[in-house]
Amino acid sequence: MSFQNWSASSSEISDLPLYAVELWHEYRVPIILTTLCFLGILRIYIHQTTDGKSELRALPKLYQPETTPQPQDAKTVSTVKDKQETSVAEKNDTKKQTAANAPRRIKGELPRKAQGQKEEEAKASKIQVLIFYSSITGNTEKIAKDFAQTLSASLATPTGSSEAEHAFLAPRIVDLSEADYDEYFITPPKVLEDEHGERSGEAVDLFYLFLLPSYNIDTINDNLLEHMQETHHDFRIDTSPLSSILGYSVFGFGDREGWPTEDEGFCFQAKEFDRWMAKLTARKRAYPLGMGDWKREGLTRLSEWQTGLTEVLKLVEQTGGLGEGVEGSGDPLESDDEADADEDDGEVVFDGSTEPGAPKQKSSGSIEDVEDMGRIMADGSAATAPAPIAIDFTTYGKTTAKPRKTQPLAVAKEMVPKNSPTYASLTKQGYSIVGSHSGVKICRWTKSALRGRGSCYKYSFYGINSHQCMETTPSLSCSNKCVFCWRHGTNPVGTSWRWVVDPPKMIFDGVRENHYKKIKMMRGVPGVRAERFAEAMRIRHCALSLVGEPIFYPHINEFLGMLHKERISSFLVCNAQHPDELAALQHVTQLYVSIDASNRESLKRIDRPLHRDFWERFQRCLEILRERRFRQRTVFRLTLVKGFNVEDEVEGYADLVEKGLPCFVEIKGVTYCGTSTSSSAGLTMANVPFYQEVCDFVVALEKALHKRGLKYGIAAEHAHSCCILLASERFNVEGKWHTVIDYEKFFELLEAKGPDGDFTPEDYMGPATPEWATWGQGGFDPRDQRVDRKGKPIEI
Ligand SMILES: Cc1cc2nc3c(=O)[nH]c(=O)nc-3n(C[C@H](O)[C@H](O)[C@H](O)COP(=O)(O)O)c2cc1C
Ligand code: SF4
Repeated sequence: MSFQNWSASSSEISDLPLYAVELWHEYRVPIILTTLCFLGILRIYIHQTTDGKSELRALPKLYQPETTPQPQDAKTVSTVKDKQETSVAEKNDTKKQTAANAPRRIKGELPRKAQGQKEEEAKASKIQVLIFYSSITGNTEKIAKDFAQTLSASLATPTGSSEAEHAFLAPRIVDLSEADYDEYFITPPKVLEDEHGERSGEAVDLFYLFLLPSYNIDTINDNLLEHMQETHHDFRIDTSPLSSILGYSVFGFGDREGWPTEDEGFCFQAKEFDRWMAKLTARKRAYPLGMGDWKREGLTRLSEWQTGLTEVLKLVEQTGGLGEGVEGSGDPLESDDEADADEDDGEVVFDGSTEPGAPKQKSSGSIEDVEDMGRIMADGSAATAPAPIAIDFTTYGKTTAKPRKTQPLAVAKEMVPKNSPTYASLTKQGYSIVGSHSGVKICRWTKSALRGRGSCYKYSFYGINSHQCMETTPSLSCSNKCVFCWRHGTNPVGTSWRWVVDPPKMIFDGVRENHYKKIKMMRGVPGVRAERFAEAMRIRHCALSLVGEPIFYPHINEFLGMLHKERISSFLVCNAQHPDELAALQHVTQLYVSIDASNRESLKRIDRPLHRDFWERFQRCLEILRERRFRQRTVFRLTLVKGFNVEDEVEGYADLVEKGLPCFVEIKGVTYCGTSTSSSAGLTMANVPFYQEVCDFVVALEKALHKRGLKYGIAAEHAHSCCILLASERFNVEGKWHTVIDYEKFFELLEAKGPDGDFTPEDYMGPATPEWATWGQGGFDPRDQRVDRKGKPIEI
């Protein structure tokens, strides 16, 4: 190009902007419209296949969200990535990754899957139960083979859920001496294999069972335990590589001849296995650890374990998960978690955190036994325990005008409506509210007995298995506001029934269902004994003494009839304020009245009754009890509160015993609840008597009774709960106390003679009180192990 040419074209170029402007003015409308159309088409193309959340089909790099893991998650993510095998695995791993990034939240429940997801997965996978065993002398190998067959048969029974039917593959047994540990305990197979190890590619969920003898010599068990430990601690591997399995359970075999107790090594390796599996599976204990002596009851225990386990497996089949569990479920080690805010048989236990919503204070757990109190007082923890705030109850009006019995109420209200603060508070404290006025709760002794840590005094005195006992009330309302009742801040009160009345059948079915539900929630808790768990699924006793006044409920007799029909014994505690209802009460297995003071002033100060004629009502109840003493097993229950109803009252109590002539007198030291209401009533730890003080009182009372010519003696004691039993000599046969009840005889008599039938307490008197429960022996169940508040064994 020449310079000339260049200049010419240069002048043309200098005119270009002008030309372009002219062009723009002339064609701007079609240009803008065309550009907008183009951009619109481009946008539709980009988004046509995305829902806004998933990856864009076009320009992925530009719009893809950041997925690079944070440095602290690198290990988790790489571990997870290594293990990706199938699309199912990828889905799980993404979940894990999200969980790892999120703050850790510890909940009192077993992890559960969302409902839709459960059903989805239950349909998607087959369930393969693997039965691992080890065997040196051959017993367990044989047992495992038989066990696999019977389990297979019981799992084949349809559950009724058509979608999940036949989800179980035939259980497979795995000899631990031949198993590849890495395969089963680091990267469990996620696809189906045949006997030759060939993989079909079909997705499978695993459930691990272990039949494990213990050996105190070096065996394959030790190798596997070591492998489990190493796996858990290996920083390259997820600490819980078995968390993808559905659940696990262990059954141990041992020999009591050589290793009589667990402390001496009975089934010690099964216990260790159970612990390591809890860690490797991230708390997936599906059923309590079972144990059995192969020479004695081993096979019976195994069969019970299998029955309970089958139920859990069917639950897993239907829901894809292990269901709800109480706090501590699945934990590797036992803790003292039953020492939470729990009452003992409707009575008071130290509790510093009953305030709704208050975080649980470690230092203010309940006192499991009275001996603890001295230490707590000494270390001053009582003084620092936060006092709960009484709840404002809205279930009854503020008016003090009492509706007359005959006066019809316009509209009866519910005693505890679902939307009331009362309901919220009671359910938070662990009560299940049934209907609108009944409650049920697992008492701490039931939990304790399930874990072999001791039963309540009623086992020692009357032969009641705490783990088979249901504590309930058909009336959460009461007509007293006792200073030591730890619930009176949270319970409706009233002098007469003015609420909606629920039918007895509805209450009975509801409390039973909720009781079993709560027991089932204990099955993953470490230390729960498989045989007691199995027994607990049959309620044999009912303590009508939770809170409130059971005889307040207008259909109490029908309710009792339902209990008895199911051969559930009834221990009913009433507050001696409802003589008419007491007079109309039919047979119960044992009938209590609370005797909280020996005179009018003291009773008023302690029980703070709502009835103005409380003393007359009290006296009338004693008369009724006296009349009934040859038809009902009558009991006076004294709760000693130092500074309130102990000092100088021995003679007064002896007078009351003379008046009512009960079959038994139970004397119990109060335990302190630490509520603001009890504090305002002047109650402190100083009002809690030591066991020795209770003993001194009982000795003095016995003497005072003898002075009056009354034939009573100290029959039994349960030092653990600060309780002593005085019994009428009617229950002393040839120098031996017979305080235990023959429950079967009671039901036979009831069936033969009816609820108003003429039979006496002696007619269902049981065998002699066990030696260990008699006065001077302490009364702790020798089958169990006493523990301190931290769950450490205590030598007795
Ligand atoms: C060498 C040996 C050591 C044992 N050590 C214990 C033990 O420490 N604790 C226990 O409860 N049982 C112990 N036992 C009993 C076994 O656990 C029990 O006999 C079991 O049924 C054996 O099962 P197997 O025949 O499948 O090997 C031991 C047995 C043997 C032979
Ligand atoms: S009688 Fe039953 S409810 Fe009462 S403390 Fe004992 S086990 Fe618990």
